[in-house]
Amino acid sequence: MNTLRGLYAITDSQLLEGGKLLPYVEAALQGGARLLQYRDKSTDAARRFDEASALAELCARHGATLIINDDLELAARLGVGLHLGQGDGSLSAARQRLGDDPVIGATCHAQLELAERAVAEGASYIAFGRFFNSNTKPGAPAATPELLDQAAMRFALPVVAIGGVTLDNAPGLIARGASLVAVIHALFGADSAAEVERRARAFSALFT
Ligand SMILES: Cc1ncc(COP(=O)(O)OP(=O)(O)O)c(N)n1
Ligand SMILES: Cc1nc(C(=O)O)sc1CCOP(=O)(O)O
Ligand SMILES: [Mg+2]
Repeated sequence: MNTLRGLYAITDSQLLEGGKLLPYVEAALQGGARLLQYRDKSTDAARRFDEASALAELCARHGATLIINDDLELAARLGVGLHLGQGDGSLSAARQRLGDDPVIGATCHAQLELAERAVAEGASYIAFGRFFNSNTKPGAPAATPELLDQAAMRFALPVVAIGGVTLDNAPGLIARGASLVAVIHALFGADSAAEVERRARAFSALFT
């Protein structure tokens, strides 16, 4: 299985509208992203299925792991991973439905107790945040980087850091034990696919 370490790219419907989804994601994968999350809050099930299927193909070609945000049924249909927040349904039910192999991630905000529960329910990684001001989700609950020291000491699972992560602040998160940095704006808020690839390479190099 793909090791859970490195750049975790997350899509954004606004940043990637106008035909950018596939070329920008391909650039991120070319630049070394190990995980890709399809995060689309729309209710257009047919378009979501088509887009997620295309992303699954791209991920397979690049040896990366696809994760679907929020939507257990879509993840089950495609046989890929899933990310669940605190209001997104039961993690243990998702694990039962998807089986042992797919990666399932859990949002834990800044609370180690939520991570404790996620581990018990079968999570593959635990995600903490937001660590910095986020363009994408400014209202997400705040976390401090010190939390990562405690999480890395207490849990054997990979720890994901999310929220306002940039090339400048990512090294501090990795030094404190983040196995993956999850990034939207600082990766995909770019003028060209070439720039996305350059940024992805720079994020990925932080883990070598
Ligand atoms: C890797 C990762 N971490 C946290 C989140 C946030 O999940 P959630 O709290 O369910 O919020 P939405 O993303 O669904 O708005 C995430 N998606 N990915
Ligand atoms: C989707 C999401 N979840 C967060 C959390 O803290 O749980 S922060 C966030 C947005 C991440 O995007 P950006 O890299 O643009 O800040
Ligand atoms: Mg969610």
